[in-house]
Amino acid sequence: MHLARQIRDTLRLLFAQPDEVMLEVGSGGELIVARLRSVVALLLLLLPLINAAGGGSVRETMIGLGGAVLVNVFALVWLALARRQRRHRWLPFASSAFDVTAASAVLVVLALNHLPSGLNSMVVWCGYLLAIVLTALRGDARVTLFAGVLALVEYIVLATIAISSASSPEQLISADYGAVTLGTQGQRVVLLAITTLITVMVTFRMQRVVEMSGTDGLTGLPNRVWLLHRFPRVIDAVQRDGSSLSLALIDLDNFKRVNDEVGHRAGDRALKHVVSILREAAEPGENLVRIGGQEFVLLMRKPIGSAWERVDFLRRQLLQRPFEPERGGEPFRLSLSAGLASCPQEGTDLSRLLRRADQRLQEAKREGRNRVVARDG
Ligand SMILES: Nc1nc2c(ncn2[C@@H]2O[C@H](COP(=O)(O)OP(=O)(O)OP(=O)(O)O)[C@@H](O)[C@H]2O)c(=O)[nH]1
Repeated sequence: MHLARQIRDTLRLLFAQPDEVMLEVGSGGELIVARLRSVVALLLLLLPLINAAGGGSVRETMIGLGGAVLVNVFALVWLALARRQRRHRWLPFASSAFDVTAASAVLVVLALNHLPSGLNSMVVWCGYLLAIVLTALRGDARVTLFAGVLALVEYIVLATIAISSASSPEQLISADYGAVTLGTQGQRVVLLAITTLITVMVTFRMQRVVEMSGTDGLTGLPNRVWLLHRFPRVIDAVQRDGSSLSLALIDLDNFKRVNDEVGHRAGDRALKHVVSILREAAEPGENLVRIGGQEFVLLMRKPIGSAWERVDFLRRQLLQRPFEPERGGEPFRLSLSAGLASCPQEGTDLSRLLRRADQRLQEAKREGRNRVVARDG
């Protein structure tokens, strides 16, 4: 039962979309892969020319040149897509499928010419391994799994068709490439599976580490790093659909008093208590972030008037549920002050909005705390 649950949880995590910070790192990785692919594609153009210079047939040179030009065109398309600001969720899947299928296509061409060269060529076959390993740069274990399974399926189909199409055993033996046997083909399949498994594990670990860097250890809320990566996407969405976004900078009032009176550990519990209240009251589409000690940011996809009502509601909720430091101890009535800023009216970049919200937060503090300010006084 325990093992089954562990397997289920691991699979759920594996198939979950990576968090925002990882997706951002991954789209940078997609660009690196796209650049590498373009360089390799350019080098591929040299091969048919070298073949021609070495006395190869015109037909072979033309086929090689045609293939290399096609690969270059695709490489440029992937590069243009990876350079675009907008993140396409399907891009890493499509581009890694292209890499795997390009290796298969070259093996098919080789096999059509000479069966053993298609099945025993080590250099081209390593293209599969490269395609699988490079998916780690996309930072999404689902992409790695997809590329690995695709490589396995394509290679098994290719090897099965090639071996069964040989009219005599001699056709599977070559002086340059050796003999094609079920054993060596089986070893290749196992190697592909092992490479996929190891790359999935590396990518998965990377995802967890990056996820931790975007999560606050005490409360489990997203942190400042997460906000910095997430914010440009939120702004994109707001500008695309012409909606409004309000940012609230929330600060707990006189929090030092909690630490001074009941100690730092109780202070930590008080912070968790506040976060659980804010979380319970959160509405779909809102993002609560802990950006500092007792400072939080709340992103709301609504105009500033309704955002003020939301934050004021949270303020009242907090007042109604005092923090009890220990069983029987004197409860602390905690309160919050907040400053709001609206996007796009008051800016579209995070630092500008935070500055605006902070000015209003300071005003709320000056006016006696326990209040929410949405406009300049
Ligand atoms: N226990 C605990 N305390 C924290 C944490 N982060 C920040 N603090 C405390 O929060 C307090 C913040 O104090 P101040 O910046 O003076 O502000 P304040 O007492 O909340 O007063 P105002 O903001 O002016 O209302 C300090 O005592 C910090 O030690 C934390 O993670 N745990």
